[in-house]
Amino acid sequence: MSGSSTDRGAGRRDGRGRSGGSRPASEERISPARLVAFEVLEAVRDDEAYANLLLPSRIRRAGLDRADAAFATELTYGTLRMQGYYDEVVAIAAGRPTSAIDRAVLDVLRLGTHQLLATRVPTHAAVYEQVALARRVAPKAAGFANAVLRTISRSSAEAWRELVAEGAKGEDDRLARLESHPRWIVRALRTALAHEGRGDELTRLLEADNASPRVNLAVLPGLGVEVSGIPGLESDRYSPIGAVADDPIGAAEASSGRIRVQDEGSQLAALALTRAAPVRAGERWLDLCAGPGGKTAVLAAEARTSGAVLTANEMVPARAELVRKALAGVPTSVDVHVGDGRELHLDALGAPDGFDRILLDAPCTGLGALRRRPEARWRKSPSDVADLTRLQGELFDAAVRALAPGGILAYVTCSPHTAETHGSLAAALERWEGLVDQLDTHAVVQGLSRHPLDLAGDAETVQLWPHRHGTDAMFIALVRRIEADATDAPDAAR
Ligand SMILES: C[S@@+](CC[C@H](N)C(=O)[O-])C[C@H]1O[C@@H](n2cnc3c(N)ncnc32)[C@H](O)[C@@H]1O
Repeated sequence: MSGSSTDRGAGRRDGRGRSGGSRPASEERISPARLVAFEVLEAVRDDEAYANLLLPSRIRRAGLDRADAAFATELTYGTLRMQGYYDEVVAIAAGRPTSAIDRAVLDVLRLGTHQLLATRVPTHAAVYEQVALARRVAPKAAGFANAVLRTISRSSAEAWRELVAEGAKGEDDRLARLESHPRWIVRALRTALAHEGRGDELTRLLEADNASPRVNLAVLPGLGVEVSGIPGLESDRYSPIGAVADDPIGAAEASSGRIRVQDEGSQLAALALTRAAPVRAGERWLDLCAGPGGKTAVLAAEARTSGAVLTANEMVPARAELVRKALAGVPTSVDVHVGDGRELHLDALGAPDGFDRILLDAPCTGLGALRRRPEARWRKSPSDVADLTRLQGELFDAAVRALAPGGILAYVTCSPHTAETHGSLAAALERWEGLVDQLDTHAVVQGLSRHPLDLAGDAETVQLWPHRHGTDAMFIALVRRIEADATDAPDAAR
């Protein structure tokens, strides 16, 4: 086996290395799409890069045409999502654990396995090109890569699934292997579905996490753009401001910021707050954790049409800058503050009497958006959950303190993990007992949805799901501050 990624020198990357009398690696043609996919996997592995952010720039830099860009995207996303499953396949075919395989070579094998088992790429092309890539990144490993990929190519995708399932220890382990999720995430998703009596949907959810989401658009309301007025745009299923298009990116780019790419669940979460009750002119609204500003843009458009005044807050300066950019298409003034949402100064925010509506789109594990961030599932760990639930509780308390009497808080996560959803909420409600009550969030969200949503669980909270609604797994809970003095709150809440 070749050395680690650090001892793969530039010379060998440049193709000066040779393998057993073959042509110099630099002369072997590797398709640019495969090279782009490999480079992104490498950056994800070594530099903690985010594939969804890096891939577009690498595609541009390589000058890929539309078809090659689509192929590079499929290779990158498919390989990262199914990495856990492909590692099981590679380990069986190689007769050794993947921890014993050079990491660059392992990425080459994962890419090859994806082509062999999940695409229509001809076997000879997949093996030939991945072996050429192996020769380029780790010349001594070319023979090994060839042997492993040929072994994989000799059995069908179905036969490999049976082989991988054979080694499973129990049902969660079987699903984790076959559906390529860490076991702790399988358990967390099982618990979340069981909480609403839908445990039997687990396999469908895991499969949905492995599928490419379609691109949804939000047509910001009140800005003179109507779905019906734009050729190629059609209304989405649930969100009253949602649309789908043949060329969604083109539609968004041509709209001067008035049409934005946004998951339908995120649209529903923002609208749940703005439409939970009639708006009185002059209401003060706060988006407490606003970056990068997708929901802020919806809130701003809604505030503009209803006469409310929106303030946004974000702790990370670079993300606050993204919020300002997200607001470019909405001709209204929104103050974007940079600060810790746990330490709000109402006077400085221009709302000494508190806010009438607050969106707390809380920092969370993001387990509800695994389809969009293909590497995310491999980066999270159960220990993240404890830190995040503490932060969620502190932000929740700050938000309630900042609410005017009768004001409404939307507590939102893009995670269905019950510790971050029902757990954080229940703990906060206990701290604020007698000072806040819950609204019928089902009724609010059903009331604004274009078509009835199949919602389960208690009426006070809404949990959306990729497999059931085609949205990210957004959790939404609407809470109202009772018209009483918050200084009555217990110490923990103040
Ligand atoms: C889930 S994201 C919000 C997404 C946003 N609402 C949107 O739709 O684009 C959570 C945000 O909270 C920010 N954040 C984390 N801790 C914070 C804190 N203590 N105070 C304010 N913002 C915080 C993060 O930087 C991140 O941008």
